[in-house]
Formats: sequence, C-alpha cells, structure tokens
Amino acid sequence: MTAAVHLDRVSVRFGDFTAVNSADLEISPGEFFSFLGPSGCGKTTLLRAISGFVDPSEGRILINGRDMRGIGPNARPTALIFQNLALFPMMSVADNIGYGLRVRGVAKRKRAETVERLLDLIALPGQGGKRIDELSGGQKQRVAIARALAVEPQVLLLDEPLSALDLKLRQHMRNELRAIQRRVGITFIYITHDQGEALTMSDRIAVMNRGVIEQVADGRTLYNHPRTAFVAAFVGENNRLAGRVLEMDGDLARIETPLGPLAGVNARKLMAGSDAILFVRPESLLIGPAGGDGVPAHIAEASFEGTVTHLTLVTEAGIRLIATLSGAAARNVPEEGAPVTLTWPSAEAIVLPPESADHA
Ligand SMILES: Nc1ncnc2c1ncn2[C@@H]1O[C@H](COP(=O)(O)OP(=O)(O)OP(=O)(O)O)[C@@H](O)[C@H]1O
Repeated sequence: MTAAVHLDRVSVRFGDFTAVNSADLEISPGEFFSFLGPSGCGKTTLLRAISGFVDPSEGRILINGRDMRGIGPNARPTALIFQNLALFPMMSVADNIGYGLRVRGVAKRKRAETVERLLDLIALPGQGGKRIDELSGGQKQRVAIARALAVEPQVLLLDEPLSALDLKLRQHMRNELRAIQRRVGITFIYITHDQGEALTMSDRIAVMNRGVIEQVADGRTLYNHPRTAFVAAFVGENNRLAGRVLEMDGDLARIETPLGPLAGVNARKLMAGSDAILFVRPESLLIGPAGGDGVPAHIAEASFEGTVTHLTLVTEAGIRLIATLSGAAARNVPEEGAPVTLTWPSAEAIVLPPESADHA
C-alpha cells in the first residue's frame, strides 16, 4: 500500500541550525499519527514541511506516492489547523465552513449541502447561522475542523489545536477528534507536547527530541519498551539511576548504580563498561517491611488519592524515588517517615544508554 505521507530522510536547516534531522518514516492512509516532543524539538517545522510552507533542505516528502517538491501549500492534498484556529469571527458558522469551497468557486447549492453534512459530522446540526463569537471554545474547535475538512483533504494536519482550551474541554475534544477521524477515515497528523493527548488519540506516535525522531511506535510500546533514555523519561513517569554496565546476563544487564548493583532488561545490548541508565516505572516499585532483601529507604511523602497513592521515597544513599501504589497496597501505606525495603522485578526495569550517546 502506498503511504499517505512518506518522509524520505527529510532534514530542515535554518542557517547552520538543524531543526529536523533526517526524519524517515511512512504514515499509512487513515492513520491517526502524532509527533510528540518538547517545545523546540522541531515538530512544527516538520508539519510546515509536509504542508508546503517550508522546503526540506535535504530529502523528499511524498504524499500518496507523489513527490511534493515544488508544489505549494494550496496545491497539496493537505489542510492545516493551527493553534489559534484562524476562524473569521464576524462571519457565520456556515460561511466559515464553506469558505474554502467558495474560494475554489464551488456553486452555492453544492456548498450548502457540504456545510450541512459537516455540521452533522461535528455535532452542530442546524447551527450554521450562528456567528463564530457566539460559540464556545470547543464548538469553535469543531468548526475549524469542519472548515478544514470541507475541501476534502487527504491528510489533515493539526498543530496543537487543543492547547488553548481548558483541561476538561481538552480531554473531551480528544475523544471527539478521534471519533471524527474514524468517521471521515482520512489521515490525521497531529503535533503536541502533551503525552496524554498523543497516547489517547494516536495509532502511532513519533517521539522527537532536538530535531531527531527517537522512536516511532504505538503508545503501549513507547511506554513499555522505550528505545532511548529520552523516550523513557518523556513518556510517563520514571525513576532513573545512572551507572555503568558490570556484565551482560542473558536478556539483562547488571549495572553499578549509587544503590549498588541492579539488573534490568538490556534493551540496547549494552556491553560491560558502557555508561547506562536504569529506568524503573513508579508502579513497578514494591514496598516491603524494613530489614528485607532490597533497597533500604524511608517514606518521605505519601499522597493518598483514593484509587492510587503516590509515594516519594528516599534511600539510605539519599536518592529520591517515586512509587505509585494501587489496589489494596494504596490503602495500606506505612506512615510518612517509616523505614521500608524497596524491590522491583528486574524484568520491569530497563537499561538504556544515556542521552549523550544517542545525540553524539
Ligand atoms: N524560520 C526559522 N528560522 C530559524 N529558526 C527556526 C525557524 N523556525 C523554527 N526555528 C527553530 O527550529 C527549532 C524547532 O522549532 P519548531 O517550531 O519546529 O519546534 P516545536 O517542536 O514545534 O516547538 P513548539 O512546541 O514550541 O512550537 C527551534 O529551535 C526554533 O527556534
């Protein structure tokens, strides 16, 4: 199957600064694909390159197998939704949705039909006569989506479209966006620095750091099998213990850490002597009575939230770790200050090279 969007070793440079470094991936037709990364990692630049507002310095962008070199934004089968939506506030909802069609000379009757269909799609049936400034934030968001869909793009590009909304609406709109995408069945490419958004909506996610795509996978894989220290730290919470590999031991590596020798899954097959970081998720930590086999620590802080309890623990060596307990364990937490023993299954810890090794 031809990829909806194929980034073929795309780099974008501004002077001698590399904003996107050799991005290489294929996005399938009908996929909800997200680029996730911190501010400045290059995601907007990549989206602008796909939509035609920025030219790659190297590499090619193919949409449905067609090389986009020399093809301007208006001639591409893409539509872009910005953070600020850029709706016309004094115009009606219907005129906003039909705007792109009018520019393209589509007849009034056909335009009206499309607008009605899209109003149904975004769950605002019969509301075409309202003015934009009479709508709520979430409704405006949906109108922006309808306006972008009116011109029947094959790929819809969304640049942090939910960031201006309050938390509750943002969470609601995640479900809406996903539902709209399923109904229209076209490819959505979404960029965000919010991992919750990326994880809940996307089929797959590309995690970006300093212009480099570090890993492309579905949310579960990113969470359970991060390939880089950056991904392990950026997606979800994680405890991090730096050290050096003592020995390889089957699928595991034993590393010397400030807490003594610890083992974890040797995901990148690091050899003895390599610098390494051991990551353990807060929910993997087990809290046992003091004096047991494991890492001696005390509970510095316990925050009870009903279904889960978050703990901050300080080891005898002064290292802070976080733990999340759920179920019965969350209801039976020892007092703050209590001494405990920490353990975790080695198979749930992961050993990765430090970030400096991935960005050498
Ligand atoms: N036109 C430009 N000229 C020079 N540098 C630029 C230009 N556009 C972007 N950059 C730089 O490229 C880097 C990536 O910017 P980009 O906007 O792609 O990041 P981002 O991941 O989308 O961040 P944010 O979430 O803050 O928008 C930044 O360091 C930025 O300063």
